[in-house]
Amino acid sequence: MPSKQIYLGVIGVGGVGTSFLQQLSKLPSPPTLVLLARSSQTLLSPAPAYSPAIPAGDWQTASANPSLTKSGALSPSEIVSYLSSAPSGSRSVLVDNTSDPALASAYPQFLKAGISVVTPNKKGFSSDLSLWKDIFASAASGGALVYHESTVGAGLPVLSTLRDLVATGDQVTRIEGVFSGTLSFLFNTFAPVSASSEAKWSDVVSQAKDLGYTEPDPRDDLNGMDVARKLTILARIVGLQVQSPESFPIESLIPAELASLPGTAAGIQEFMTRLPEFDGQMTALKEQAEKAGKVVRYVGSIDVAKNEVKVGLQQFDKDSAIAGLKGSDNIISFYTQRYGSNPLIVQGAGAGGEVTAMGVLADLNKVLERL
Ligand SMILES: NC(=O)C1=CN([C@@H]2O[C@H](COP(=O)(O)OP(=O)(O)OC[C@H]3O[C@@H](n4cnc5c(N)ncnc54)[C@H](OP(=O)(O)O)[C@@H]3O)[C@@H](O)[C@H]2O)C=CC1
Ligand SMILES: N[C@@H](CC=O)C(=O)O
Ligand code: NA
Repeated sequence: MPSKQIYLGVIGVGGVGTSFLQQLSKLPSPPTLVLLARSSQTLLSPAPAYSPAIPAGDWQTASANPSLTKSGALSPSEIVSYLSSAPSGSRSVLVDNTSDPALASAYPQFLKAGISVVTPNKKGFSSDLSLWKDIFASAASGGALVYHESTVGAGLPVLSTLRDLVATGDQVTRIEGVFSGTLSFLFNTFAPVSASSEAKWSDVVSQAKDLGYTEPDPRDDLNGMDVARKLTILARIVGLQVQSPESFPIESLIPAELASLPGTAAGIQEFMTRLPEFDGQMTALKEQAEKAGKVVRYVGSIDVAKNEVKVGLQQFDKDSAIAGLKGSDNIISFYTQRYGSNPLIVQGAGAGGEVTAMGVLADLNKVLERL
């Protein structure tokens, strides 16, 4: 653990953020939590002393503490300014547990100011290639660290594995598998291999949302964009210059009639209310696969030599590893020169607050060790 004083700002107290705060509070020597924010409220340890620290267990206990400064939402620049004014000799870390693109596009500001960033938010790493480059260049120039393991496969060691393969000089030729916890759960429940299921597609979507597997807007899972973002991140780590997740075709499972609903809370609500009208479309896809003795699953792949990324539905034999996945499991196969025809495989839960927070906290521990 570090000898330097480390100050921590945490943004987001939803499914992942809540589990993260609980896990953080159980660390033997946690960093000092000085900023905790949700969409419209911020708690701060009064500067310049940065004391008292915010109790880490949960938002309710923290927000009831009368010694903390309370305000509305702060802009990213205000958060940078607060965290970078920490006493000299100390370091600061931002943990972003939101899916906010505006906060993600401010990571370069944080990193240039020497504030390390740890996050499960995919937006910074899977939007324009220029932001990806800016993030890593800013980390280098600010002497800060950036870790984002939970952006792919939640807490599963996917990015660390891929970075190790690349850093040790292996040639990654292909990456393929199931990259969405939500879509894995949906198809494993709606079209299981072992028994027939009467479950309605829309009911299983509601279940996935209630279990905390979906993105804050579940349409980001159903439209394939979440998988496309993950593949964009993996492709960039192997060195492909993917400009954005829109650079390749993405198969959407959103009924055309619901495609133009607004991206607001009311839009999400209307989408969930009207989805049952379209259950027949997904039942038809399932029955088509059944007639061929197969099951349908949502998969992705990267062919490195061909510079080709694919995201969409595919039919699988019932005895295949992908067809037999359970729950929200992801399975990610890395084909490389060293591993030959038997890929290195990472498999396990790919969504959910606890497993995602574990990936975030493990990243934070790495930052604490390395700062
Ligand atoms: N859920 C999962 O299984 C996984 C999630 N992730 C990623 O983790 C992140 C969080 O997901 P999850 O916890 O499920 O999402 P939730 O919707 O449950 O929580 C989001 C949190 O972020 C807060 N928030 C949103 N925008 C802002 C903002 N601009 N400023 C401050 N706070 C903000 C919300 O505030 P408020 O409480 O006020 O609404 C809420 O507390 C996402 O990026 C997601 O992609 C990654 C892997 C797996
Ligand atoms: N919504 C995502 C969460 C993890 O990234 C998924 O279902 O995989
Ligand atoms: Na991961």
